[in-house]
Amino acid sequence: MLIKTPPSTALIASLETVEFGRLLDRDPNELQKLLGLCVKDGFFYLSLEDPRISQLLSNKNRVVRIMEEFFALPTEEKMKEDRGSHTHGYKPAGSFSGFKEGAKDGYETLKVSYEEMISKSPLLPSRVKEQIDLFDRFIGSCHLVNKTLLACLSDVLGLHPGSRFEDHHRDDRPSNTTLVLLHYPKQDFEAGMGHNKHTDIGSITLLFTEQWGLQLQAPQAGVTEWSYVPPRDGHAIINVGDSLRFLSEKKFNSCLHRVIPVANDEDRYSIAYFLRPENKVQYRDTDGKEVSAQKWHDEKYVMFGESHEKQAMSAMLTGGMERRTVEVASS
Ligand SMILES: O=C(O)CCC(=O)C(=O)O
Ligand SMILES: [Fe+2]
Repeated sequence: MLIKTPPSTALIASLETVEFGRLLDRDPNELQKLLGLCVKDGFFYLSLEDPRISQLLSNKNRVVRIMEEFFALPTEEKMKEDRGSHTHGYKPAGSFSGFKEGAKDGYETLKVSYEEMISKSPLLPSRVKEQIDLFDRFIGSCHLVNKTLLACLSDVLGLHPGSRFEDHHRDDRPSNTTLVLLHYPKQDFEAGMGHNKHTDIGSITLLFTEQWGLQLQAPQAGVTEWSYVPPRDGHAIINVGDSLRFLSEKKFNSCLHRVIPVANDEDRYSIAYFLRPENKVQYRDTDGKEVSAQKWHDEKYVMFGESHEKQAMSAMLTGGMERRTVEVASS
């Protein structure tokens, strides 16, 4: 596939890289680097070239082929998988606000939750059931990567049992952890579609994308310009979400990000694995209010659907990071 690039005048983000293999070995320098990047911007590349995890990338390529087939189905077929849920099944394009004032979003998704995969639920999307071993292995590896990152962060911070990050993400407790397959059909982005600016709801997002379009604002740069994140073979993009930021008592940062596909004659595909805390976990949100992970998740999804005007009145969509950019810029 010919990968379209942004215009030569566009800003390009230069993100650092953490090597997953070194984290598995608990290399002290790599652990410090991981911590530093979570504290700084909470957005970086993760190299997955270690043989112990190489299966993840080959399975990812197989999942991309399946999602291309799924999203090419007629709308009525896809709507059979719509469960009116933000954690399970299909979401058509246009249900949220897009990146441009007054316009809707331009992406559809298929979601496969960790819980339903583990229990091999009959409610799983039929395409997933047809390839259950592949999805089981793929979700298992994504889960392992994100849990490893959590364990490394707990180690390097010297957190004690009971208050380690993994203690808020036990595998046998209900959570909104889910795999999301995203498709941005060819769109006239001048009309404003894409994916509106936000920080992620959960703890750690593992993102795979072979195409340009993802943009971010680095929180400490004191600027509000958007820069494109280059896709990089053999790597995933990691981003710290609101929940881990709150659980770290805001020691960690998140980056505000959005998606504007760069070519209006090309479909864009991406895959995100959202590790989220147990639903009952409590933390203090952007405004210092005590809230459960479940409530933060549900309310933030409601906010994704609100008008831009309403979104601008709250720090929820931006996880407080936009406000922070303004503070830094004016201090
Ligand atoms: O499609 C992408 O590259 C990113 C999607 C994203 O930011 C999200 O779903 O939270
Ligand atoms: Fe996101």
